[in-house]
Amino acid sequence: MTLSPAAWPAPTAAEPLDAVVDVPGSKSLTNRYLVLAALAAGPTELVRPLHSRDSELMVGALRALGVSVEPSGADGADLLITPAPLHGPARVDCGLAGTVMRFVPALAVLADGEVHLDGDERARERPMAPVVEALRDLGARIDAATAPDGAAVLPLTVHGTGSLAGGAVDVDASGSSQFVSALLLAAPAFDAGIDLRHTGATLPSLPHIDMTVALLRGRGVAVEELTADGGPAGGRTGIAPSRWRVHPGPVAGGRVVVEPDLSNAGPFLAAAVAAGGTVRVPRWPSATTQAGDRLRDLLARMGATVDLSDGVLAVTGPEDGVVRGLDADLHDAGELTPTVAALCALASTPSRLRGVAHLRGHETDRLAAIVTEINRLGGRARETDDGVEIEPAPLHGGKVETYADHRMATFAAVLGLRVPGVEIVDVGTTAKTLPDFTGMWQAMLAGSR
Ligand SMILES: O=C(O)C1=C[C@@H](OP(=O)(O)O)[C@@H](O)[C@H](O)C1
Ligand SMILES: C=C(OP(=O)(O)O)C(=O)O
Repeated sequence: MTLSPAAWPAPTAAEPLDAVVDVPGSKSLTNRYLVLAALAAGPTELVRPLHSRDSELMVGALRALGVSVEPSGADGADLLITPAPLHGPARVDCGLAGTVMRFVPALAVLADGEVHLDGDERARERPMAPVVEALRDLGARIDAATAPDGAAVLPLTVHGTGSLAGGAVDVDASGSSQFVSALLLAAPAFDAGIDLRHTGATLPSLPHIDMTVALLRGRGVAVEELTADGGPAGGRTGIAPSRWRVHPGPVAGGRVVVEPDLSNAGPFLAAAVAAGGTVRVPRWPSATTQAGDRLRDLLARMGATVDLSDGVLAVTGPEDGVVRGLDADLHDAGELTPTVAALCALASTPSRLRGVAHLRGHETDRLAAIVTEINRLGGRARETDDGVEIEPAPLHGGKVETYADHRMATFAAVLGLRVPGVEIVDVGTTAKTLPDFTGMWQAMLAGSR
């Protein structure tokens, strides 16, 4: 018989917090910089990258394709990436990382040889078809497993030839913005670049696509953001793009400093809202494409005082200790939903989180997970077509399931600050993006004494 690991007793906050939390590098930035470094004309030095399961899986993928990735910097915590012609045969473990399973196939088509990709059991259920079909439309040969509905899923084998024709392609990215980011990131190395049109009814996580565009431009790649009919969009136009043109050309290497992961700052900032007191996060960027920057507005709307001065974000919980419910469309920032939902479950008025139907394809079906776990603790939550509704109710302790989802573990930790007796099953799942989560959480609480 296999015994599951003991559940972690989530600490309650005995008094208001007073802590500084230094948050590690952004997952989304780290894994994008790694992909671009693999395609670059020269070496790239990544300063303060994330070191976690998702980033290690991306490093493993690059190494499998022939790229050198070595520790660098005074403490060996930076990374030096030296590109080389990509080649197979290679086997790539995607774990449960959306960025690895979506971004690496677009790189693998540029490798000479076969590249096999697989991941965790749940990774085989996460949507993949739009990126596989687009790559096939652009000239790639890919054998993929199929889901019961016939859609391509992991595992898959890319039969790389060392190049890809590229050109115009239609993609339905309503299931994940990562389909678009994957294709745009590799596109400067496609013979004709890419002219990608999103055809779906909705497009989630647009800031993550903006991040892709910004990073490509930062590496010297020409990218146009357009409306469906080819008019200008993005940037100062204020019009959301639905079509992107990436011109073929060299990708520059160089030195880049990775911003802290603002979404991972979320549970710590939410802790100040739940427990009272102040949590400060240094190195908060004054301008960023990270969706996590929306926390400033969201937490303020829930009753917090939010101050960004001299690069430090300070969040102070409501003076009266009362968390306000929230009605918010989180379509652009879906990865914040579990953190925000935890605060909603502690709020004094009802909440509605909307625009996040695509969370059903995340690490787990997050809408089902959030509702099940709030209700398990005596709360009142229900699923809607595109989100969750949460009503005020007194919560009690219990064993919270995490479903291999790092953000469900941090969700439970936020609840545990105010609800005695919360235990978190498999808290180690936080290693996906934040390996020392429990240490950081305890240090935050100790900082308050
Ligand atoms: O490109 C990225 O780095 C990400 C895009 C988003 O994915 P979806 O568009 O699938 O939500 C986000 O939720 C995920 O955590 C990271
Ligand atoms: C959705 C997430 O991850 P992934 O990159 O695996 O899609 C997330 O981190 O919230």
